[in-house]
Amino acid sequence: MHPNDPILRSFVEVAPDSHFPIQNLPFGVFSTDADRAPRVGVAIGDRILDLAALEEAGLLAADPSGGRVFARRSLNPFIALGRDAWRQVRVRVSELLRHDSPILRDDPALRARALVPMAGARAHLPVEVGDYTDFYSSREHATNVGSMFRDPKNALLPNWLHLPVGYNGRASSVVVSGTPVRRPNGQTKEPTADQPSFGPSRKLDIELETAFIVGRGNALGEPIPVDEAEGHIFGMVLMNDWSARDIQQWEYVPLGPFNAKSFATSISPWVVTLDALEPFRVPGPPQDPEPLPYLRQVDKASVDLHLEVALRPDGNADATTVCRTNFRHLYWSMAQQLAHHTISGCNTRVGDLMGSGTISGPEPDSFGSLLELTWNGRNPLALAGGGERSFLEDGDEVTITGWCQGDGYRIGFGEVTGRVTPALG
Ligand SMILES: O=C(O)/C=C/C(=O)CC(=O)CC(=O)O
Ligand SMILES: [Ca+2]
Ligand SMILES: [Mg+2]
Repeated sequence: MHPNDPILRSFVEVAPDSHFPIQNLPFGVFSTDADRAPRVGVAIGDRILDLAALEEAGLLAADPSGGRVFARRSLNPFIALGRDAWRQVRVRVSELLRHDSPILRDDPALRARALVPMAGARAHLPVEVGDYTDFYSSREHATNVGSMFRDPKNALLPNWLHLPVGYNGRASSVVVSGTPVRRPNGQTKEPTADQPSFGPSRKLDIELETAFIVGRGNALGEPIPVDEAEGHIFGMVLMNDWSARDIQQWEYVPLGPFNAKSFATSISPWVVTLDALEPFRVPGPPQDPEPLPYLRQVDKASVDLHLEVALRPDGNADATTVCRTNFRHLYWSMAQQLAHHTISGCNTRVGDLMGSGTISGPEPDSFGSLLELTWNGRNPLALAGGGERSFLEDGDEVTITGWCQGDGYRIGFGEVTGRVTPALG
């Protein structure tokens, strides 16, 4: 049976609104108090299936040459085995978790070892990120920021409809969900001030993004054709590209963001494979003007993926959902981003992280940053339990979640969360 078949069910109980039914099987890296060594697992309901334990028990062999790829601190060695191995492992894990498969179900000792409660586990960064690139592929986001930072009459710059604009970010500050985010200090200049000043950012913001993880790199000098690009993608995560708008606005000319976006980029711990997302593929928005031939994509370019952002101030019991949007609004696709990234001959490697760019939709409550939601602080958001926000305050916790809705089940990403801590004094 195909691992995406909606009729599959597991002997592990999975709530209907769980992000991790047997049809998903996302990969991540975790550890526990009982075993502090980070290792590879798959999320199933509210459990983690420990792939290192299965490998050790001789029930799972991903590497044909016998190497251990799951008792490792990142997914990179497993991903490097290639797409056939990813698919074989997904099929095997699906078989082992099925309600009618006795191997694991009827072995209490193995179950106790290999099925770990997610609530008691620690999530680690799932991949070793060699390079991190961030795109700028939402037309609504680019139009909103262009209007605020530059000229509302020419909000989209002349290149925008012809290529997926991007910049090379910092891989060193990519962190896993749950890592606290320290408010950055930096240089800013108010438009009315004569001189720049130094201090904590006063316009700390989020960026709702997804990112894809490169599963097969390309050699230097050998671009990836757009119609082969998805074969180079292992899977997707949620991403919060924390941004200091006041630092950004002063520093970004002409080379783009530098300190404003290099202090933290948070990603969700579970990597959802493109295979699991297959039933939710949809066409992207129409592209006019038609892109140059190297960017023309014929397949369904997008994913029907609901995305939400919630903000919870320190001490508040309730979070406020400040944004509801969908990945399918994104103008440039992942395949187009990767084809464009490599068209110069630039090489990519296993574990490289490629951010979508902030995902904004057409409605005012579907904008993917506070900059847009509050229109640069002019229209603060009302929060549940009182108070309002223009930009983030110390102690605020921001959580992004996302899922594809199937008939009676969800292929979800879990969440990426982070709490703001005060700047260094
Ligand atoms: O329009 C600008 O000057 C910059 C906008 C951004 O903040 C871009 C960015 O980080 C890419 C994105 O997330 O869309
Ligand atoms: Ca960004
Ligand atoms: Mg960042």
